[in-house]
Amino acid sequence: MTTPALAVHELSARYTGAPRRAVDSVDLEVAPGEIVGILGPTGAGKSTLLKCLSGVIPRHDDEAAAKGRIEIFGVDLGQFPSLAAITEQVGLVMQDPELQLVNTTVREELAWGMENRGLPVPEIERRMARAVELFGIEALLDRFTHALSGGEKQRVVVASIFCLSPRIMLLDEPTSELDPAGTESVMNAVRVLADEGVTVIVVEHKVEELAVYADRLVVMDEGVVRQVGTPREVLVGGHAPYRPQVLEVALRLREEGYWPGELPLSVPDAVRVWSDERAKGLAS
Ligand SMILES: Nc1ncnc2c1ncn2[C@@H]1O[C@H](COP(=O)(O)OP(=O)(O)OP(=O)(O)O)[C@@H](O)[C@H]1O
Repeated sequence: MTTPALAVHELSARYTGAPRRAVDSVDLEVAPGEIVGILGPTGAGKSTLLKCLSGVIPRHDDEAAAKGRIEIFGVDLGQFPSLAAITEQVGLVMQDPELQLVNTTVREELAWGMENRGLPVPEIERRMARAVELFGIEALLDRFTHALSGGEKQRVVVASIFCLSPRIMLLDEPTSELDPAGTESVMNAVRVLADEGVTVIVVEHKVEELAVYADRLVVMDEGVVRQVGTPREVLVGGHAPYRPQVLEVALRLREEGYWPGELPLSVPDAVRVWSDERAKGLAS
């Protein structure tokens, strides 16, 4: 059996003085190259879970304590000698891009992490060129990071983490400030990365995007994992409260083979293609 990219067992985390656990007895396994979407209301514990998985909690956050087991490709997180060693495997894109932009220009920002790792210049340039293409940020390269829009900042942060080539990427609402085209571009990039073997865990409120891109969804509430399954199992089955008509269309297209062959495929595109096909009598 393949070693999971990530194996979580009985993981709990509680902030100092909090009345309840922010993450409560979570069990989860994620395969290499899988895209797992995490859904759930505000305060469900999604960000805290990502912080635990990236090693920020418990080892580097005095306000929180976590217990349980986290394995990265079979290695217990506690065995990593430092947070830096964890970041070689796991890249975290936090909810607020401001927290992760530390350089003056976008070009410097992309190069910074790689320079700190001592990568040779040709390799830095190769990875930077790939990131620029994948995330469509060519026009931003010489811009000042402080003058970027919220959505541009988000793209630059995701691209800069991508440059570090982590085997697992944890993305906390990476498209919250992006318009539909920007969202599409980031999610397409995520799919490309997953196809190349990168494991992606993405917290996202844009459920219809997750329906198309994620292999599995995890629904959290009050720190607890309430449901894990394919997008169809989670979103369309049972009593899921998540806009079922649009999701039906997106999921159906994916199942009928329009995905993943035809990039890019947004949900509006999905609805259009499906109606066109329907009009031609090709879909019932
Ligand atoms: N630094 C902190 N100190 C104390 N409590 C915190 C801290 N960060 C989060 N919490 C609490 O932990 C719980 C889980 O928060 P978390 O940010 O993980 O939720 P979330 O699902 O990511 O929410 P959102 O969708 O709003 O980002 C919430 O009750 C929150 O108030």
